[in-house]
Amino acid sequence: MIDRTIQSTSYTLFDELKEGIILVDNHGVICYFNQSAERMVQKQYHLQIDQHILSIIPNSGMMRVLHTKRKEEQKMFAISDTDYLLISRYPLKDKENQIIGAVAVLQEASQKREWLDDDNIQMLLMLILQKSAEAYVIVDEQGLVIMQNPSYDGLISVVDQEQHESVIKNREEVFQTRRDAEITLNTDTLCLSIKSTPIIVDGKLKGCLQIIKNKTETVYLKKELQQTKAIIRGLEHNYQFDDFIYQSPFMKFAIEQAKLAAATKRVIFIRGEEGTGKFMLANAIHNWSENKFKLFKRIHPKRNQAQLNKFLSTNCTKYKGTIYLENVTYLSIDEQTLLLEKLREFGKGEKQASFRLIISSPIKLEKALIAGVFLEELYDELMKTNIYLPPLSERKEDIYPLSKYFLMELNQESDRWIQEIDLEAQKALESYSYTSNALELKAILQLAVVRVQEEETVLKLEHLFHSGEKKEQPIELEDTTDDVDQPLSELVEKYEKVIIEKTLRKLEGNKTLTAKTLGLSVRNLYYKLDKYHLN
Ligand SMILES: Nc1ncnc2c1ncn2[C@@H]1O[C@H](COP(=O)(O)OP(=O)(O)OP(=O)(O)O)[C@@H](O)[C@H]1O
Repeated sequence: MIDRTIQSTSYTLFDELKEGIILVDNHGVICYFNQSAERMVQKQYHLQIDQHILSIIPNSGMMRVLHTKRKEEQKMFAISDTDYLLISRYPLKDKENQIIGAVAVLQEASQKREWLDDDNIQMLLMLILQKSAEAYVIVDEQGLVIMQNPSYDGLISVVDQEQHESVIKNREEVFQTRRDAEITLNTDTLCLSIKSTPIIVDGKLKGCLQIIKNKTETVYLKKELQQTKAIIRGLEHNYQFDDFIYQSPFMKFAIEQAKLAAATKRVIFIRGEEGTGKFMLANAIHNWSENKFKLFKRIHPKRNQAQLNKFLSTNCTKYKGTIYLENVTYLSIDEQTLLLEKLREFGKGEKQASFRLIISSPIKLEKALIAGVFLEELYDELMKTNIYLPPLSERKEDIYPLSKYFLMELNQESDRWIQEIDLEAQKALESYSYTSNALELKAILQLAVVRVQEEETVLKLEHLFHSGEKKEQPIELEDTTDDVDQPLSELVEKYEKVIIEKTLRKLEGNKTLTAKTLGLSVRNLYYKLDKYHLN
């Protein structure tokens, strides 16, 4: 039994406490509760002396404490969906260490800790400001700095004079307007978001709080996300017009033309050197059109001969979606004749068709015409709706943004952080003469990235074009004197295989540069790689 004398003295004291107190005997019967306890639980429970605690609070932990004889401190106890208490429960023992009851001490969860007085709150706030990763500065109404934290010192030291003035102006704007003012600053490596807020006390402007947030990572992650989405779209053949990176008016014109053409049902012919984005454009046209949920099929005359034959011999009405027929000059004259018939047949019923044909060529059709390997009527038919994708040499302003885009892509692939291309490297990339355009640019950057040290964030001239030095080294062939009894064609093929293999190895597997070094088109190289099983 709980000693009555202690009981009466303690109970009087308990009534003065802000904390709630509930006392149960060793059977769990309530023998005391103070007013604070009654008030704290009244929303949900009605405490009563001489009632068993579980009959009042079914999920009470008091019986557990009586049983385990162990104290439980600061346990959360929900008294409604939104309110909860912090409860500490203590077993009460007599001199022989026998359990005589248990006491629960209830605190409102939001109850202020006693040490949290005004002075300490100020100290706490200062501590938070000092330790915060966000940069803060507080200035008075004259613009004089009252306090700034170490993060602010750190961030402000990376901005140049002009940007520093913008930071000050941002505060001045607050003094003039008494409203929040926000700007974004981009340094070489950082993206900073700066926000100033007026401090108004009793209606008077007393100063300004300026917060600088380092958004570099967020901006980078956003870009990375966009990039990843674009890569996925690329993998899924799901390009959109927005995926094209360009600044040049030529490309702008080409994209506008493509959008217009996509809205019609005409056969579209895309002209442009290797790697200018013909496939990407064809795919974007498909995804822009009403056929976007239907199939997009790519046919290469050499690699997909069977599909080509099937397409040329089947009525267009049997197809749904888009067929992208590339390298049209690879078609024999007979195949061209069939294609021409198809185009004419298609022209008659095009309005009803849920099928679109897009044709492309990296080779100028005029050259094939002059060489007599291309039908003039087919040429005329194709040129009716044609879109020209200019090579990088005709749109040098696209090279830098494209390079940055490819760098981001390569960063992702190789877990790097190369954020910039220095001026010398930019100029070199712009003046380089590309044979496979974006494809080659990407390949050059791919090689360059490998040469950039892990901690470096800027791609420099020294990282580019090392292949030139290597190209001068003669490629050693194996001794083939034993092969003299083989036909010449086989020997030539053997040599060709060795040369391709060695060049490819020297250029670290870069197919575009290998093709350039050997004077082959990338397509042709791929064809030979297939042929010699070098993939
Ligand atoms: N303007 C651009 N913006 C972004 N990526 C581009 C752009 N142009 C080309 N690329 C990229 O360059 C690569 C080559 O493009 P694509 O395959 O469409 O060229 P192509 O003209 O069809 O080449 P080929 O004649 O060899 O078939 C692809 O990875 C493509 O995503």
